[in-house]
Amino acid sequence: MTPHRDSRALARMTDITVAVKALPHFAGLPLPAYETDGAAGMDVRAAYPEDEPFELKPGERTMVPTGLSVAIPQGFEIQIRPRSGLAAKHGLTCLNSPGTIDSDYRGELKVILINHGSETFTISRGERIGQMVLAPVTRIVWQEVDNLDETARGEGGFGSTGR
Ligand SMILES: O=c1ccn([C@H]2C[C@H](O)[C@@H](COP(=O)(O)OP(=O)(O)OP(=O)(O)O)O2)c(=O)[nH]1
Ligand SMILES: [Mg+2]
Repeated sequence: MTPHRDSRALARMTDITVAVKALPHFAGLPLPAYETDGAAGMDVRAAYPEDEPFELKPGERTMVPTGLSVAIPQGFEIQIRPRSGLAAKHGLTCLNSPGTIDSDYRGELKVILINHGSETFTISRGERIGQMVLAPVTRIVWQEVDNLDETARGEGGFGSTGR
C-alpha cells in the first residue's frame, strides 16, 4: 500500500454511523453522498414534494426541505453549510451558516437559503443546494470565577491589532 492509500484507510476508521429516515417526499432521490474521496461534506438536495421548481428572488430567503430526518449520535452535530459554487456564481448562501443540527433533533433537515445575487435563482427538485458536515461537539462545563487570568490581548479585540 502506498502511504497515500494508507492515510485514507486511517481516515475511514473515524467513520460514524448515522441513522437516516427518508420522508415520503424524498422518494426517488439519492441519499446525500460524498462527491469525492476526500470531501468533508455530503451534498444535500432539495426535496420539494412537487416537481415544480422554486424561484428564489433577489434578497429573498427560503427553507428548502431535504426529505430527510436523522438521529446523530450524542457527542456530534451536523453542520449545514453553503456550496461555494452557488455562492460565487449566484450569490446563494445559507443564511444561518453553519446551520446546526442537534443530535436530538428528529424533524426534517431544512436548508435556509438566501439569494444575495441580483437574479432570481431557480431551485429544482433534486438540486444540490448545500452540504452537511458531521462534527464532534465538545461541551462546556462552567467554572465560575471572580477574576480571569491576564493575557497580552486583554480586552482588546475587533481590530485592536490593526488591519
Ligand atoms: O439549518 C438548519 C438549522 C437548524 N435546523 C433544525 C435542526 C436543529 O436541531 C433545529 C434547531 O436549530 P437551532 O438551534 O439553530 O434553531 P433555534 O432557533 O435555536 O431553534 P430551537 O429553539 O428549536 O433550538 O432546527 C435545520 O433543519 N436546519
Ligand atoms: Mg436552538
